[in-house]
Amino acid sequence: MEFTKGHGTGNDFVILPDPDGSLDLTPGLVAALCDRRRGLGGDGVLRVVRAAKHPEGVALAGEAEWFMDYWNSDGSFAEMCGNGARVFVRYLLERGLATPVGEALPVATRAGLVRARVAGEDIAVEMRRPRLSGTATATLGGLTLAGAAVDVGNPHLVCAVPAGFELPALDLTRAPDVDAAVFPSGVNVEFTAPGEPVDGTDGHVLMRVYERGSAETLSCGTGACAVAAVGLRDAGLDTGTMAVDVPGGRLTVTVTDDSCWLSGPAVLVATGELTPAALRP
Ligand SMILES: N[C@@H](CCC[C@H](N)C(=O)O)C(=O)O
Repeated sequence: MEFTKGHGTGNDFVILPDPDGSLDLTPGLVAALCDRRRGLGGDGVLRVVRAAKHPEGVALAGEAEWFMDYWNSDGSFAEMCGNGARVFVRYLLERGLATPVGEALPVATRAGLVRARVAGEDIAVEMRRPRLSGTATATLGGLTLAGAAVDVGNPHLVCAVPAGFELPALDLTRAPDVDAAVFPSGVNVEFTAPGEPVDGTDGHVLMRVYERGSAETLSCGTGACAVAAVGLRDAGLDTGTMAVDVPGGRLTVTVTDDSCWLSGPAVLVATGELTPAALRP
């Protein structure tokens, strides 16, 4: 079985080509692949399958040739992965599996169709406009923070740390406690602090994230979109561009009237052959 390893701002993925959807991908196999000691290591798996060959992609097969079958490292599914979509598109382009129609390349996902563009060295994907849907709290090491619940296709809770609190001081080796009644399917929790002004943007935010199904990661694209939407709201803006710095680098998010563009580097680092029998779920 062939694999490719790639990442977007340090959010890393095992990419499995499976055009006909014939691979028996199970939660156990995904977790074994993502194991950083016994497997390849990754925050998640991206299975590259033709939309027409995947039950959750077939409805979009008329609009997109490929379906991004995204799995978290614990073997759970997620509706959307922003960095994953950018790395997925890099893979399609580098393997010659797709060429942009006009300038945009459509990809089917569980959260619907996303469109991608090559933006210089970067890949940008257009997703739904984040929806702010109320408030909730996250508790971490005795610190309880109020935050904004945001739907980016997948669920997020964006919590600003108190002024003077250093983001690196947060202990994200454990999942923050959240109200399960508010987030019955779990939630990705972003912690934010203000950054210095960045030219050409409406704001700059520093972020760390504890991802549902993957623990702390170096970056989360949909999380950056959620953070940008909250930052724009706090600045009294409905649309605009925010720089979001994550431990793995910088993402740029532009929220428009009806969508959200996520832009940043997307890199393929290796391709090889798996030994499936040695991967013990
Ligand atoms: N890292 C991703 C988000 C992956 C899914 C998330 N863990 C969830 O369960 O919703 C991104 O770049 O958006």
